[in-house]
Amino acid sequence: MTETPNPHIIDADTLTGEMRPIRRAVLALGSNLGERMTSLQGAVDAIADTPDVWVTAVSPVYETSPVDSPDDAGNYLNAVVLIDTTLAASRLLDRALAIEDAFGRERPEGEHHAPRTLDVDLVVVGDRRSDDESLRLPHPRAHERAFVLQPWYDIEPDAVLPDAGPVAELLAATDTSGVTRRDDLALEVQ
Ligand SMILES: Nc1ncnc2c1ncn2[C@@H]1O[C@H](COP(=O)(O)OP(=O)(O)OP(=O)(O)O)[C@@H](O)[C@H]1O
Ligand SMILES: Nc1nc2c(c(=O)[nH]1)N=C(CO)CN2
Repeated sequence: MTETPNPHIIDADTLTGEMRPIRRAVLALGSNLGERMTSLQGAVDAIADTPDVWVTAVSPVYETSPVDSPDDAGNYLNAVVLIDTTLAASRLLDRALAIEDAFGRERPEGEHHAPRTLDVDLVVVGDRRSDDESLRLPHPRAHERAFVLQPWYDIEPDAVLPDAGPVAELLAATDTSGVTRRDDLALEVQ
């Protein structure tokens, strides 16, 4: 059955300028190609430089074994960034893809989880849910990814992943053996 839009409910993504609510969002960063730390720091800087986006926390950096990747894929560096934003989720995705491109991200056709200089995934954007292939929210694989859950837990121990549960519980149920904190590395927010 198709749903009839309720004229009394405002779709926040259609609001403009100062009418838009502030949403909290969780972004997951990853790099397993090139100067990995340079790409992650560049991503944090570019996110912080984005109009209508405010970085509220940046996680420690983790060295992680590649999951569900080609055999020759190298280790990733992963981190999580928390932001407040008035951008609609679709605009935030545009920005994430543009930042990936700026750091030399290539998208080889037909290669699943190919090595990449930079990956910026939207894990959660406020209470926005989407099944659209171009923007799935919450991210459909975040609940089982130790390389997302561990850094997220570090900076928000009481976080809850919508439709999945408390991050602490998801993390406890996840294999974290390939995930090592790199205390010799740190991301900075200007
Ligand atoms: N929550 C999301 N965050 C980022 N991209 C998303 C999201 N949902 C859907 N996409 C779409 O996925 C497309 C491919 O993204 P990408 O190549 O980075 O996937 P991946 O990182 O290899 O896989 P995974 O989604 O498992 O992390 C993007 O062009 C984007 O439109
Ligand atoms: N350890 C690790 N493995 C991955 C990662 C990642 O960021 N870290 N990203 C993937 C596709 O987004 C696939 N596999």
